[in-house]
Amino acid sequence: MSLSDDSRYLRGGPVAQRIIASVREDAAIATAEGFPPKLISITVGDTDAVDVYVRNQRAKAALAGIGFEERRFPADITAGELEAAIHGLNADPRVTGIIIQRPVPVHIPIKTLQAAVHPLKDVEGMHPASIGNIVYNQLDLAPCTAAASVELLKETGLDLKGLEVVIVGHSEIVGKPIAFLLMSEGATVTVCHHMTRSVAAHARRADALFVAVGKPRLIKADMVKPGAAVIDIGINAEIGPDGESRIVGDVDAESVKEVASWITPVPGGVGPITVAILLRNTMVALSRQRARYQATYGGVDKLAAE
Ligand SMILES: NC(=O)C1=CN([C@@H]2O[C@H](COP(=O)(O)OP(=O)(O)OC[C@H]3O[C@@H](n4cnc5c(N)ncnc54)[C@H](OP(=O)(O)O)[C@@H]3O)[C@@H](O)[C@H]2O)C=CC1
Ligand SMILES: Nc1nc(=O)c2c([nH]1)NC[C@@H]1CN(c3ccc(C(=O)N[C@@H](CCC(=O)O)C(=O)O)cc3)C=[N+]21
Repeated sequence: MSLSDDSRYLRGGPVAQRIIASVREDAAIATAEGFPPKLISITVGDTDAVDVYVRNQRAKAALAGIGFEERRFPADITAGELEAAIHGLNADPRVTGIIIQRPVPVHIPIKTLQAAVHPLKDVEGMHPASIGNIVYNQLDLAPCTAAASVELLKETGLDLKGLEVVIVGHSEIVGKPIAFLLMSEGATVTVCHHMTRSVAAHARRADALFVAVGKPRLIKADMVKPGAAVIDIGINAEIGPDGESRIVGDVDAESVKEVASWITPVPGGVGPITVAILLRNTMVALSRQRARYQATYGGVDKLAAE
């Protein structure tokens, strides 16, 4: 079966387009009302997966009518200098959203940076004060990749209640938030990581398998239950047989697609939806800022008019 007509591929493009079309309408209205959205991306050092992400953020933000700027910092910058830069962006009323690209160099504690972003401008929900929302089933601004992965699983039409889900990878930005989002939907969730005794034994039980590790072809056909849905989140750059650089996921798609009922392609699966949800989150953050502005200054306008 050819890749293009195989219905087992869960494609992210159409879902992303739907989300971006709606964001575009919201952004146009907000801009006309005097609140133009503007997202700032902070990159420290150089990582392939970040480059791909930022390139697509820039392109899709332009499409959606959201202002976008990348601030790149060298890998040897200090945590203090970065915090100062973030405080500057917090104080700038033209900036409505801030995303800190991960990973950052090891000498910089990521949690300190995440905590430096004003919670109202935190478009990934990663501030320590925001991340807890998903524990309380408040899901309107969740980490983008986690939300994107769950969105793609829903495209299968599977009933998430009681579904046996296994997640491989437990990072703060992907694996852990996916677990919370799926628990909110009633799924039964197992989370594997590098200390798990047998990832294969767990993975083989899964009706839905999420993989976010960063290792090409980690998941092979014999680790997948026949009929399962496989959501491949990995973004790895490697040199293909033609000598050109290409992007591959964490799943050996060639073999796994013979066993699974659904599989997400890489590229073209979770990635495009992640970008779309980042833009949607940017609008959610903006509307929270507007609500705060109204609550603080709305009465002043009213008084002045009286
Ligand atoms: N498509 C998208 O939108 C996105 C894609 N990504 C991609 O997803 C991948 C993961 O990203 P991220 O979560 O940030 O990465 P991290 O490196 O932060 O986390 C990787 C996770 O994999 C676990 N792990 C490592 N080796 C194994 C193994 N052999 N078996 C089981 N678990 C293992 C680690 O466990 P431990 O901590 O215990 O070592 C860790 O929890 C990357 O390829 C990244 O580029 C990331 C974000 C968005
Ligand atoms: N704070 C933070 N949040 C993240 O969510 C985050 C991060 N840091 N660091 C890097 C990883 C990686 N990541 C990607 C998202 C979309 C694509 C994407 O658009 N992928 C297209 C690629 C298409 C192309 O090749 O241009 C696709 O898969 O089809 C790629 C990678 C988010 N990450």
